[in-house]
Amino acid sequence: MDIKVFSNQVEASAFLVDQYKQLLADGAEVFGLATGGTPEEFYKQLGESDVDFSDKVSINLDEYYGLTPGHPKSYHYYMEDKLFHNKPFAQSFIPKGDTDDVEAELERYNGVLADHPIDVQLLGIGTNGHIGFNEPGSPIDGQTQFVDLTQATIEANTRFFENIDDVPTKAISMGLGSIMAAKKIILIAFGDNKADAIEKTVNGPVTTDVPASILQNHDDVTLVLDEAAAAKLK
Ligand SMILES: O=P(O)(O)OC[C@H]1O[C@](O)(CO)[C@@H](O)[C@@H]1O
Repeated sequence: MDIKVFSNQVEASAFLVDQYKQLLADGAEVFGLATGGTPEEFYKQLGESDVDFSDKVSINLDEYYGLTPGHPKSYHYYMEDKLFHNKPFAQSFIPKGDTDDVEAELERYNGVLADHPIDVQLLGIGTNGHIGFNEPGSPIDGQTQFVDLTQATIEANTRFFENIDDVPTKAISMGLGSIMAAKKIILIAFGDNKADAIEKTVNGPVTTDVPASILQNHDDVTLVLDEAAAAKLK
């Protein structure tokens, strides 16, 4: 793994903008995108930059089950609000959280991934090491999944909702196998609450108990960290 450590997320995000400019110059067409608090500064800086995704494809990792695309806490809404409104893609795919046929939606999303192999997948990481919404114990070769969120994830994401009872308990997420199929993976982590997960991701055994540790088996992974998230790395 290539590990880049920056003093803060503003500098880390500026580095990411440069990386994405280079990826575009190198011909990347399909961009796997993430949500959550971590990429917000990066999306803000992308929005202020001159990058142009208007003939590219984006594919998001996951969506809460039960939320409509217009729900202000849905990841559809997040992407529109944080990035797409000023950096549109030619086509953008996000799982449909309000589907009434989950099996058909999983199949549809696997079809999207088969039709558009991801050139670069952006990831955040949960405090428990989850990537996408692949919680500990997720199948290592999994494709798009209907998942139960762990209590740790529900609690971590309560900050985005009015109260814990409003946090969805299920989600539709690309699987670990789908993520590992990306040609290149960039994982970002900021803050001391991510330091344990990052240490286990880099130095721990490859185990589905820490889903991000599977990235050790991918040959093109860059971790973009602030000093707090990198604090437990030796
Ligand atoms: O960036 P945050 O809000 O700490 O969340 C960590 C990860 O967990 C998720 O909320 C679940 O996929 C992601 O959106 C994010 O990458």
